[in-house]
Amino acid sequence: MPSPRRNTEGRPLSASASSSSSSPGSPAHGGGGAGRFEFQSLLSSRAPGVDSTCARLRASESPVYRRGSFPLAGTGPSQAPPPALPEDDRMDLNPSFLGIALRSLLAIDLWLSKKLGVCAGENSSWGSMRPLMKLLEISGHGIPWLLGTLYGLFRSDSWAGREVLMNLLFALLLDLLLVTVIKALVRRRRPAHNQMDMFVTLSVDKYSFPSGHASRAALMSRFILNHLVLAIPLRVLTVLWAFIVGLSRVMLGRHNVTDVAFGFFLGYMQYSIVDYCWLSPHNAPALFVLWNQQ
Ligand SMILES: CC(C)=CCC/C(C)=C/CC/C(C)=C/CC/C(C)=C/COP(=O)(O)O
Repeated sequence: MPSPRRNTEGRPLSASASSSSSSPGSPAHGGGGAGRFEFQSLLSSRAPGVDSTCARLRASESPVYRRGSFPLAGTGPSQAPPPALPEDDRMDLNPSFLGIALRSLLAIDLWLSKKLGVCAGENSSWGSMRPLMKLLEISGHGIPWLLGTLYGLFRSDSWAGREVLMNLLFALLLDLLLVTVIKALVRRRRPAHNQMDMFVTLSVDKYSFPSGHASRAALMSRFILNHLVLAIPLRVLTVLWAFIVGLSRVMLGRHNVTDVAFGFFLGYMQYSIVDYCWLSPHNAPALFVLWNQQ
């Protein structure tokens, strides 16, 4: 028996809500027309006499409202309006300059991300590039980087090498921690056109802000540029790799553009933290004790 359609909170939708929410561009769909509705919500929340239910429903597209508890069922014209929102929630729809700017940015973000998600499925316009994008996904995944660093650390026979690799491990763990905490706090859903077929994920990876791959790529490339003496072409390749990993996240439909942009910013800043707290046998001898005993 087919399971009933559900709203964003996982509650079953009524027949009317179900049919209206499944069309692309509808508020509950979160797909093609999501950006359009973000703009409409501005207009509808301004116009006198406009049904406030619509404004609230459209606001549910925002990452914050998706977490909210109001149901999408019962929003059809023939049904009773949902209970009024608390004062705080209604204030969010006030057309302040900042509110309009943020909503417009969000709308552009959703629209652009949908446009760029050309490898989101096998049938997408660039669907044949999907295997290449997935290869890039693995190249920026946490597991290969962590395992490679641990392997290097235990095989390294120089103090300088161990020090760099110990800090690389610290950088990777710091990145995992910060991305996990931010994802859990922000809880922005991945784009509706994403297929959740990612290689090994944590539970917070159902959320998209910020992109863990983008932050790791920015962090790793800054780390490599600062600690590995590379020829110019390899340095250019390193930066290019980070950029392409970020772009591939949007092309695969895993992320919106702002998730990746913030991920890059976060990774860049994380390197500054790692550099500031640089671990060495002098300031963190306990971490190097394993090799001291050999
Ligand atoms: C090996 C050591 C020292 C610790 C292991 C720590 C640990 C819990 C590693 C998990 C690695 C892992 C599964 C990372 C997830 C990477 C991922 C899928 C991120 C999502 O990226 P995004 O770009 O889609 O946000």
